[in-house]
Amino acid sequence: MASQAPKPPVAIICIGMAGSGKTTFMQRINAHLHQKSVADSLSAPPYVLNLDPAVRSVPFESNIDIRDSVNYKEVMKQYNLGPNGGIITSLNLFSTKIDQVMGILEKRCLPKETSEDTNQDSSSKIPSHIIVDTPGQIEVFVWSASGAILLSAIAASFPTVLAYVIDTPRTTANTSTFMSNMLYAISILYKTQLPMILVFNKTDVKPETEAVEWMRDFESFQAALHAENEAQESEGGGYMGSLLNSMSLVLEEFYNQLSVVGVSSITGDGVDAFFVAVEEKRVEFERDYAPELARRRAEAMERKEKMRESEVDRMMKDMQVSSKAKKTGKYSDEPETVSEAEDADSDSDVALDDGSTVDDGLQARYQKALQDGTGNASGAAQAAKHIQQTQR
Ligand SMILES: Nc1nc2c(ncn2[C@@H]2O[C@H](COP(=O)(O)OP(=O)(O)OP(=O)(O)O)[C@@H](O)[C@H]2O)c(=O)[nH]1
Repeated sequence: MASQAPKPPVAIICIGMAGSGKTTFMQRINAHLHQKSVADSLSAPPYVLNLDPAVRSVPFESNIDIRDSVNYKEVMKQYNLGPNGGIITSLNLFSTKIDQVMGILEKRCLPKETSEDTNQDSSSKIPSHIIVDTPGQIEVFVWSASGAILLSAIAASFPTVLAYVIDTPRTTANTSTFMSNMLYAISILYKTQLPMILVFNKTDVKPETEAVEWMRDFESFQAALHAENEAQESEGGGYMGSLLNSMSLVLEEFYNQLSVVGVSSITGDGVDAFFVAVEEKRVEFERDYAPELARRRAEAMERKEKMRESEVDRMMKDMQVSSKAKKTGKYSDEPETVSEAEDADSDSDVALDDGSTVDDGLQARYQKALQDGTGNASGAAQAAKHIQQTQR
Protein backbone atom coordinates (compact mmCIF):
# COMPACT_ATOMS: atom_id res chain seq x y z
CA MET A 1 0.00 0.00 0.00
CA ALA A 2 1.34 3.45 -0.92
CA SER A 3 2.32 5.46 2.15
CA GLN A 4 0.61 8.82 2.58
CA ALA A 5 2.76 11.83 1.65
CA PRO A 6 3.58 13.87 4.78
CA LYS A 7 1.68 17.12 5.18
CA PRO A 8 3.69 20.36 5.10
CA PRO A 9 4.27 21.74 8.61
CA VAL A 10 2.04 24.41 10.11
CA ALA A 11 3.81 27.68 10.88
CA ILE A 12 2.79 29.02 14.30
CA ILE A 13 3.60 32.73 14.66
CA CYS A 14 3.65 33.75 18.33
CA ILE A 15 2.68 37.35 18.86
CA GLY A 16 1.63 39.18 21.99
CA MET A 17 2.28 42.23 24.10
CA ALA A 18 5.58 42.55 25.95
CA GLY A 19 5.55 40.34 29.03
CA SER A 20 2.54 38.27 27.92
CA GLY A 21 4.77 35.20 27.99
CA LYS A 22 5.51 34.59 24.28
CA THR A 23 9.03 33.32 24.85
CA THR A 24 7.99 31.05 27.73
CA PHE A 25 5.11 29.78 25.59
CA MET A 26 7.52 29.13 22.70
CA GLN A 27 9.77 27.20 25.05
CA ARG A 28 6.80 25.12 26.21
CA ILE A 29 5.48 24.22 22.75
CA ASN A 30 9.03 23.58 21.53
CA ALA A 31 9.57 21.08 24.35
CA HIS A 32 6.17 19.50 23.67
CA LEU A 33 6.94 19.00 19.97
CA HIS A 34 10.42 17.61 20.71
CA GLN A 35 8.87 15.02 23.03
CA LYS A 36 6.24 14.19 20.39
CA SER A 37 8.83 13.70 17.67
CA VAL A 38 10.79 11.31 19.92
CA ALA A 39 7.64 9.44 20.97
CA ASP A 40 6.03 8.89 17.56
CA SER A 41 9.26 9.04 15.49
CA LEU A 42 7.16 10.20 12.52
CA SER A 43 8.26 13.79 12.32
CA ALA A 44 11.42 15.76 12.94
CA PRO A 45 11.61 18.23 15.86
CA PRO A 46 10.03 21.64 15.21
CA TYR A 47 11.86 24.18 13.09
CA VAL A 48 12.41 27.27 15.23
CA LEU A 49 12.74 30.89 14.08
CA ASN A 50 13.56 33.82 16.31
CA LEU A 51 12.59 37.16 14.79
CA ASP A 52 13.19 39.23 17.92
CA PRO A 53 16.49 41.06 17.32
CA ALA A 54 16.49 42.70 20.76
CA VAL A 55 16.14 39.63 22.95
CA ARG A 56 19.26 38.94 25.03
CA SER A 57 18.91 35.22 25.40
CA VAL A 58 16.24 32.71 24.45
CA PRO A 59 15.67 29.55 26.45
CA PHE A 60 15.50 27.36 23.34
CA GLU A 61 17.69 26.69 20.36
CA SER A 62 16.69 28.44 17.14
CA ASN A 63 17.36 27.06 13.67
CA ILE A 64 17.19 30.54 12.19
CA ASP A 65 17.88 33.51 14.45
CA ILE A 66 17.66 37.11 13.27
CA ARG A 67 20.52 37.91 15.69
CA ASP A 68 22.89 35.77 13.59
CA SER A 69 22.39 38.13 10.65
CA VAL A 70 21.76 41.51 12.28
CA ASN A 71 23.44 43.08 15.29
CA TYR A 72 20.65 45.13 16.90
CA LYS A 73 22.97 47.19 19.13
CA GLU A 74 25.23 47.99 16.18
CA VAL A 75 22.22 48.99 14.05
CA MET A 76 21.08 51.41 16.78
CA LYS A 77 24.57 52.89 17.03
CA GLN A 78 25.24 53.13 13.29
CA TYR A 79 21.90 54.66 12.35
CA ASN A 80 21.54 56.64 15.56
CA LEU A 81 18.20 55.02 16.44
CA GLY A 82 16.16 54.35 19.56
CA PRO A 83 15.02 50.87 20.62
CA ASN A 84 11.92 50.68 18.35
CA GLY A 85 13.71 52.20 15.36
CA GLY A 86 16.50 49.68 15.96
CA ILE A 87 14.04 46.77 15.87
CA ILE A 88 12.31 48.06 12.71
CA THR A 89 15.63 48.61 10.92
CA SER A 90 16.92 45.19 12.00
CA LEU A 91 13.72 43.58 10.66
CA ASN A 92 14.07 45.59 7.44
CA LEU A 93 17.64 44.38 6.99
CA PHE A 94 16.61 40.81 7.73
CA SER A 95 13.67 40.96 5.31
CA THR A 96 16.12 41.71 2.48
CA LYS A 97 17.32 38.13 2.99
CA ILE A 98 13.82 36.65 2.84
CA ASP A 99 14.64 34.66 -0.31
CA GLN A 100 17.49 32.88 1.46
CA VAL A 101 15.37 32.31 4.58
CA MET A 102 12.52 30.84 2.56
CA GLY A 103 14.99 28.73 0.57
CA ILE A 104 16.27 27.17 3.80
CA LEU A 105 12.77 26.74 5.23
CA GLU A 106 11.46 25.07 2.10
CA LYS A 107 14.49 22.80 1.87
CA ARG A 108 14.27 21.72 5.50
CA CYS A 109 10.52 21.66 6.03
CA LEU A 110 8.69 20.79 2.82
CA PRO A 111 8.15 17.11 1.97
CA LYS A 112 10.91 15.77 -0.28
CA GLU A 113 10.09 14.60 -3.78
CA THR A 114 8.37 11.21 -3.38
CA SER A 115 10.77 8.36 -3.84
CA GLU A 116 10.01 4.67 -4.16
CA ASP A 117 12.05 4.07 -1.05
CA THR A 118 9.69 3.85 1.90
CA ASN A 119 12.49 3.27 4.43
CA GLN A 120 12.84 6.92 5.21
CA ASP A 121 15.87 7.70 7.30
CA SER A 122 15.72 10.36 9.99
CA SER A 123 17.22 13.02 7.68
CA SER A 124 14.24 12.78 5.30
CA LYS A 125 11.70 13.44 8.07
CA ILE A 126 10.20 16.88 8.11
CA PRO A 127 8.99 18.82 11.15
CA SER A 128 5.27 18.90 11.89
CA HIS A 129 5.49 22.54 12.96
CA ILE A 130 7.53 25.69 12.37
CA ILE A 131 7.40 27.97 15.39
CA VAL A 132 8.24 31.66 15.21
CA ASP A 133 8.94 34.09 18.07
CA THR A 134 8.39 37.80 17.35
CA PRO A 135 9.37 41.07 19.06
CA GLY A 136 7.32 42.12 22.11
CA GLN A 137 6.56 45.44 20.42
CA ILE A 138 3.73 43.97 18.36
CA GLU A 139 3.11 47.11 16.33
CA VAL A 140 6.74 47.09 15.18
CA PHE A 141 6.26 43.63 13.72
CA VAL A 142 2.63 43.65 12.57
CA TRP A 143 2.49 47.17 11.11
CA SER A 144 5.94 47.33 9.55
CA ALA A 145 6.57 46.60 5.88
CA SER A 146 9.21 44.01 6.79
CA GLY A 147 6.81 42.22 9.18
CA ALA A 148 4.25 42.03 6.37
CA ILE A 149 6.91 40.70 3.95
CA LEU A 150 8.03 38.01 6.41
CA LEU A 151 4.47 36.94 7.26
CA SER A 152 3.25 36.81 3.68
CA ALA A 153 6.35 34.89 2.54
CA ILE A 154 5.80 32.25 5.23
CA ALA A 155 2.04 32.08 4.53
CA ALA A 156 2.76 31.64 0.81
CA SER A 157 4.68 28.40 1.46
CA PHE A 158 3.14 26.94 4.63
CA PRO A 159 -0.26 26.85 6.34
CA THR A 160 0.14 29.66 8.85
CA VAL A 161 -1.59 30.34 12.16
CA LEU A 162 -1.23 33.27 14.55
CA ALA A 163 -1.04 32.47 18.26
CA TYR A 164 -1.97 35.68 20.04
CA VAL A 165 -0.61 35.24 23.56
CA ILE A 166 -2.50 37.09 26.29
CA ASP A 167 -1.49 37.67 29.89
CA THR A 168 -4.73 36.38 31.49
CA PRO A 169 -4.40 37.82 35.02
CA ARG A 170 -3.56 41.26 33.69
CA THR A 171 -6.12 41.28 30.88
CA THR A 172 -9.07 40.16 32.99
CA ALA A 173 -8.23 42.61 35.79
CA ASN A 174 -10.97 44.87 34.43
CA THR A 175 -13.34 45.09 31.48
CA SER A 176 -11.60 48.00 29.76
CA THR A 177 -8.18 46.25 29.69
CA PHE A 178 -9.92 43.16 28.36
CA MET A 179 -11.70 45.14 25.65
CA SER A 180 -8.49 46.97 24.64
CA ASN A 181 -6.69 43.66 24.24
CA MET A 182 -9.53 42.23 22.14
CA LEU A 183 -9.52 45.30 19.90
CA TYR A 184 -5.81 44.85 19.46
CA ALA A 185 -6.35 41.23 18.46
CA ILE A 186 -9.00 42.30 15.92
CA SER A 187 -6.72 44.82 14.31
CA ILE A 188 -4.01 42.16 13.96
CA LEU A 189 -6.48 39.67 12.55
CA TYR A 190 -7.66 42.10 9.90
CA LYS A 191 -4.17 43.39 9.14
CA THR A 192 -2.59 39.98 8.66
CA GLN A 193 -5.63 38.13 7.27
CA LEU A 194 -4.47 34.91 8.89
CA PRO A 195 -6.35 32.50 11.18
CA MET A 196 -5.85 33.31 14.85
CA ILE A 197 -5.88 31.42 18.13
CA LEU A 198 -6.25 33.42 21.34
CA VAL A 199 -3.91 31.86 23.89
CA PHE A 200 -4.90 32.91 27.40
CA ASN A 201 -1.56 32.32 29.11
CA LYS A 202 -0.62 32.09 32.80
CA THR A 203 -3.74 30.10 33.73
CA ASP A 204 -1.83 28.77 36.75
CA VAL A 205 -2.25 32.28 38.20
CA LYS A 206 -5.79 32.95 36.97
CA PRO A 207 -7.92 30.59 34.86
CA GLU A 208 -9.22 31.75 31.48
CA THR A 209 -12.86 30.91 32.33
CA GLU A 210 -13.91 34.49 33.05
CA ALA A 211 -12.39 35.80 29.81
CA VAL A 212 -14.04 33.03 27.77
CA GLU A 213 -17.38 33.76 29.42
CA TRP A 214 -17.06 37.46 28.58
CA MET A 215 -16.45 36.51 24.97
CA ARG A 216 -19.16 33.92 24.57
CA ASP A 217 -21.90 35.63 26.55
CA PHE A 218 -22.13 39.40 26.26
CA GLU A 219 -24.58 39.54 29.17
CA SER A 220 -21.90 38.31 31.53
CA PHE A 221 -19.51 40.98 30.19
CA GLN A 222 -22.18 43.61 30.76
CA ALA A 223 -22.80 42.31 34.27
CA ALA A 224 -19.06 42.63 35.00
CA LEU A 225 -19.10 46.14 33.57
CA HIS A 226 -22.11 47.03 35.73
CA ALA A 227 -20.38 45.66 38.84
CA GLU A 228 -17.30 47.76 38.05
CA ASN A 229 -19.38 50.88 37.64
CA GLU A 230 -21.10 50.27 40.93
CA ALA A 231 -17.79 49.75 42.67
CA GLN A 232 -16.54 53.01 41.21
CA GLU A 233 -19.89 54.65 42.03
CA SER A 234 -20.20 55.99 38.48
CA GLU A 235 -23.76 55.65 37.26
CA GLY A 236 -23.94 53.84 33.90
CA GLY A 237 -20.17 54.21 33.56
CA GLY A 238 -20.53 57.41 31.48
CA TYR A 239 -19.20 57.46 27.94
CA MET A 240 -16.71 54.60 28.54
CA GLY A 241 -19.43 52.39 29.99
CA SER A 242 -21.75 52.78 27.03
CA LEU A 243 -18.87 52.35 24.56
CA LEU A 244 -17.79 49.08 26.21
CA ASN A 245 -21.42 47.98 26.29
CA SER A 246 -21.88 48.53 22.56
CA MET A 247 -18.48 47.00 21.79
CA SER A 248 -19.36 43.76 23.52
CA LEU A 249 -22.37 43.40 21.19
CA VAL A 250 -20.42 44.25 18.05
CA LEU A 251 -17.54 41.91 18.85
CA GLU A 252 -19.70 38.81 19.01
CA GLU A 253 -19.15 38.17 15.30
CA PHE A 254 -15.39 38.55 15.68
CA TYR A 255 -15.22 36.17 18.65
CA ASN A 256 -16.95 33.50 16.57
CA GLN A 257 -13.99 33.45 14.17
CA LEU A 258 -11.49 32.69 16.89
CA SER A 259 -10.33 29.60 18.69
CA VAL A 260 -9.70 30.23 22.36
CA VAL A 261 -7.47 28.15 24.64
CA GLY A 262 -6.21 28.56 28.18
CA VAL A 263 -2.56 27.60 28.69
CA SER A 264 0.00 27.70 31.45
CA SER A 265 3.43 27.92 29.87
CA ILE A 266 4.94 27.17 33.26
CA THR A 267 3.04 23.95 34.06
CA GLY A 268 2.21 22.89 30.49
CA ASP A 269 -1.55 22.82 31.12
CA GLY A 270 -3.65 23.30 28.00
CA VAL A 271 -0.85 22.65 25.49
CA ASP A 272 -2.65 19.63 24.03
CA ALA A 273 -5.80 21.73 23.55
CA PHE A 274 -3.65 24.34 21.83
CA PHE A 275 -2.41 21.82 19.25
CA VAL A 276 -5.99 20.63 18.62
CA ALA A 277 -6.87 24.28 17.86
CA VAL A 278 -3.82 24.52 15.56
CA GLU A 279 -5.08 21.54 13.53
CA GLU A 280 -8.53 23.17 13.23
CA LYS A 281 -6.92 26.36 12.03
CA ARG A 282 -4.75 24.47 9.54
CA VAL A 283 -7.94 23.12 7.94
CA GLU A 284 -9.45 26.62 8.00
CA PHE A 285 -6.31 28.08 6.44
CA GLU A 286 -6.36 25.59 3.59
CA ARG A 287 -10.10 25.99 3.04
CA ASP A 288 -10.61 29.75 3.40
CA TYR A 289 -7.31 31.60 3.53
CA ALA A 290 -5.13 29.82 0.98
CA PRO A 291 -7.50 30.42 -2.00
CA GLU A 292 -7.85 34.08 -0.99
CA LEU A 293 -4.06 34.39 -0.69
CA ALA A 294 -3.64 32.73 -4.10
CA ARG A 295 -6.20 35.13 -5.59
CA ARG A 296 -4.40 38.16 -4.14
CA ARG A 297 -1.05 36.81 -5.34
CA ALA A 298 -2.45 36.26 -8.87
CA GLU A 299 -3.86 39.80 -8.86
CA ALA A 300 -0.50 41.21 -7.79
CA MET A 301 1.25 39.18 -10.54
CA GLU A 302 -1.23 40.47 -13.13
CA ARG A 303 -0.68 44.06 -12.02
CA LYS A 304 3.08 43.51 -12.21
CA GLU A 305 2.78 41.94 -15.68
CA LYS A 306 0.68 44.88 -16.96
CA MET A 307 3.19 47.32 -15.56
CA ARG A 308 6.02 45.38 -17.21
CA GLU A 309 4.21 45.38 -20.56
CA SER A 310 3.62 49.12 -20.47
CA GLU A 311 7.29 49.65 -19.55
CA VAL A 312 8.33 47.47 -22.50
CA ASP A 313 5.99 49.44 -24.81
CA ARG A 314 7.49 52.69 -23.66
CA MET A 315 10.98 51.33 -24.09
CA MET A 316 10.18 50.10 -27.64
CA LYS A 317 8.87 53.56 -28.55
CA ASP A 318 12.01 55.13 -27.14
CA MET A 319 14.11 52.67 -29.16
CA GLN A 320 12.23 53.50 -32.41
CA VAL A 321 12.86 57.18 -31.85
CA SER A 322 16.48 56.64 -31.06
CA SER A 323 17.12 54.32 -34.05
CA LYS A 324 15.56 56.93 -36.39
CA ALA A 325 17.66 59.56 -34.69
CA LYS A 326 20.73 57.40 -35.17
CA LYS A 327 20.13 57.31 -38.94
CA THR A 328 19.37 61.00 -39.33
CA GLY A 329 21.33 62.39 -36.43
CA LYS A 330 18.17 64.21 -35.32
CA TYR A 331 16.16 63.59 -32.22
CA SER A 332 12.91 65.27 -33.19
CA ASP A 333 10.16 64.03 -35.52
CA GLU A 334 9.46 67.56 -36.73
CA PRO A 335 10.64 68.16 -40.36
CA GLU A 336 13.32 70.79 -40.58
CA THR A 337 13.39 71.42 -44.36
CA VAL A 338 10.71 71.70 -47.07
CA SER A 339 11.89 68.53 -48.81
CA GLU A 340 11.66 66.65 -45.51
CA ALA A 341 8.14 67.96 -45.11
CA GLU A 342 7.27 66.77 -48.65
CA ASP A 343 8.81 63.37 -47.90
CA ALA A 344 6.78 63.22 -44.75
CA ASP A 345 3.65 64.14 -46.72
CA SER A 346 4.23 61.46 -49.32
CA ASP A 347 4.92 58.98 -46.50
CA SER A 348 1.60 59.84 -45.01
CA ASP A 349 -0.50 59.21 -48.17
CA VAL A 350 -3.58 57.36 -47.06
CA ALA A 351 -4.39 54.12 -48.91
CA LEU A 352 -7.91 53.79 -50.32
CA ASP A 353 -9.96 50.61 -50.84
CA ASP A 354 -9.22 50.36 -54.61
CA GLY A 355 -5.49 50.34 -53.98
CA SER A 356 -5.04 54.01 -54.83
CA THR A 357 -4.07 56.61 -52.29
CA VAL A 358 -5.71 59.88 -51.38
CA ASP A 359 -3.06 61.55 -53.52
CA ASP A 360 -3.91 59.25 -56.49
CA GLY A 361 -7.52 60.32 -56.12
CA LEU A 362 -6.55 63.95 -56.25
CA GLN A 363 -4.48 63.29 -59.39
CA ALA A 364 -7.43 61.59 -61.07
CA ARG A 365 -9.67 64.50 -60.26
CA TYR A 366 -7.01 66.81 -61.57
CA GLN A 367 -6.81 64.87 -64.91
CA LYS A 368 -10.57 64.85 -65.25
CA ALA A 369 -10.70 68.58 -64.78
CA LEU A 370 -8.08 69.06 -67.51
CA GLN A 371 -10.03 66.93 -70.04
CA ASP A 372 -13.20 68.79 -69.23
CA GLY A 373 -12.56 71.68 -71.59
CA THR A 374 -16.20 72.77 -71.93
CA GLY A 375 -16.00 75.30 -69.20
CA ASN A 376 -18.36 73.64 -66.79
CA ALA A 377 -15.46 72.51 -64.60
CA SER A 378 -15.47 73.23 -60.95
CA GLY A 379 -13.48 76.12 -59.49
CA ALA A 380 -10.79 73.75 -58.26
CA ALA A 381 -10.42 72.13 -61.70
CA GLN A 382 -10.19 75.50 -63.38
CA ALA A 383 -7.50 76.52 -60.93
CA ALA A 384 -5.63 73.31 -61.71
CA LYS A 385 -5.91 73.94 -65.50
CA HIS A 386 -4.60 77.40 -64.97
CA ILE A 387 -1.62 76.14 -63.01
CA GLN A 388 -0.82 73.59 -65.74
CA GLN A 389 -0.94 76.16 -68.47
CA THR A 390 1.25 78.58 -66.62
CA GLN A 391 3.80 75.82 -66.02
CA ARG A 392 4.20 75.01 -69.74
N1 LIG B 1 2.95 32.14 36.33
C1 LIG B 1 3.27 32.18 35.04
N2 LIG B 1 4.21 33.02 34.61
C2 LIG B 1 4.52 33.01 33.28
C3 LIG B 1 3.88 32.17 32.36
N3 LIG B 1 4.38 32.42 31.13
C4 LIG B 1 5.32 33.38 31.29
N4 LIG B 1 5.39 33.74 32.57
C5 LIG B 1 6.28 34.78 33.13
O1 LIG B 1 5.97 36.03 32.52
C6 LIG B 1 7.16 36.81 32.37
C7 LIG B 1 7.32 37.24 30.94
O2 LIG B 1 7.52 36.10 30.14
P1 LIG B 1 8.27 36.14 28.74
O3 LIG B 1 8.15 34.78 28.16
O4 LIG B 1 9.62 36.72 28.86
O5 LIG B 1 7.34 37.17 27.97
P2 LIG B 1 7.53 37.76 26.49
O6 LIG B 1 6.16 38.02 25.99
O7 LIG B 1 8.41 36.91 25.67
O8 LIG B 1 8.26 39.11 26.81
P3 LIG B 1 9.05 40.05 25.77
O9 LIG B 1 10.21 39.24 25.28
O10 LIG B 1 9.45 41.21 26.61
O11 LIG B 1 8.10 40.39 24.70
C8 LIG B 1 8.30 35.92 32.87
O12 LIG B 1 8.59 36.28 34.18
C9 LIG B 1 7.73 34.51 32.83
O13 LIG B 1 8.27 33.66 33.79
C10 LIG B 1 2.87 31.27 32.87
O14 LIG B 1 2.25 30.49 32.15
N5 LIG B 1 2.62 31.31 34.19
